[in-house]
Amino acid sequence: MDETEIPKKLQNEDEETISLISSLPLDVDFDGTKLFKYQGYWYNDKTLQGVLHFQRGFEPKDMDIIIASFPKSGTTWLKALTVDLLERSKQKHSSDDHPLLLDNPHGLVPFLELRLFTETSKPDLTTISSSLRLFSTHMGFQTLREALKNSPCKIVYVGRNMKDVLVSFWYTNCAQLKIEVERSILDSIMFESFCRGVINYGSSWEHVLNYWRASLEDSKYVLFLKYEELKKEPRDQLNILAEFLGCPFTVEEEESGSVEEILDLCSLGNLKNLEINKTGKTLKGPEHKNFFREGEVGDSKNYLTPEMEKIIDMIIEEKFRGSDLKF
Ligand SMILES: Nc1ncnc2c1ncn2[C@@H]1O[C@H](COP(=O)(O)OS(=O)(=O)O)[C@@H](OP(=O)(O)O)[C@H]1O
Repeated sequence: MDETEIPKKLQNEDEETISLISSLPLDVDFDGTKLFKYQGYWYNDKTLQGVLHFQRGFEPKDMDIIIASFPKSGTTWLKALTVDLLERSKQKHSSDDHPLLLDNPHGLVPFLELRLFTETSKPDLTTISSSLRLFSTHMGFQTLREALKNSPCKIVYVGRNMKDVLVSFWYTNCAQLKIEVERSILDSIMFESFCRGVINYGSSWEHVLNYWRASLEDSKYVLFLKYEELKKEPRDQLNILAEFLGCPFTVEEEESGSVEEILDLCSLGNLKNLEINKTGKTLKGPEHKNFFREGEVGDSKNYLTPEMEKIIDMIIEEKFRGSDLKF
């Protein structure tokens, strides 16, 4: 790409960055947004800027915890569960100032590239008072890992059946653009973009597969959870998460119903109906209510045609072959 074609947002970057951006492969997604392929993944200009700032300026701390996911895979839920797990010794669920009653999970666990590092590679992180910092990201594993250097931060990833991800993505996109949820948007360009992997953070298959592999290679530092398993056996999965984060439930907690309390507070039905999530907005724009919809496993069956399902199944079969990864 010619340097004069660099999107406005990126034009103030230093020479080295401009030169890097000009060398990246380019494509456009379903709504005509320009995407850049960086370290194997497609990013729009705003996301790419956040990713580059993050890589340049992030200083990891050993106790950091990073929640990672491909968009629409259960990020909001995992953030809520993690906050509540870590807060449980400090905050009673009944207290009016429980963090989940005061802010949306995305406000409590900020996105690195989408919030903290969007404008600068040196954001002020001193406002995070806790020694244990909780961040989140949708960026690809290699890109994240590079910035973490060799720090022993823990990464928790949540993956989800791609067909449900696509339908969730379609709904949210329409909600955010405040347009009717039109089949035609899904049927035509969005489905095609998704299958080509040319959407922000795509492709979804490479994304999930690379975190999966990392979790197998480095299970002490990368935990891979599945949305479907969280739905099916939430108690067991919450215990796995608590163990991984080094804060397992005590016998007394188990007996006193602490696990159920967390699951209830973080349930879709409960979060969706909290005032803060019915009326609030994130700092960067999206309304809180758009993070909560049906939360059903297999909901895509109600929207994708058998032909569409077959195409996605074929892609997944090919991409996941030999990996042991299934949804
Ligand atoms: N608490 C809870 N429990 C179960 N499911 C939940 C919960 N919160 C959000 N959701 C569902 O997750 C989908 C949104 O995905 P993300 O949270 O990853 O979205 S985002 O990437 O952070 O924008 C979206 O899925 P769909 O309902 O299939 O669209 C949400 O409804």
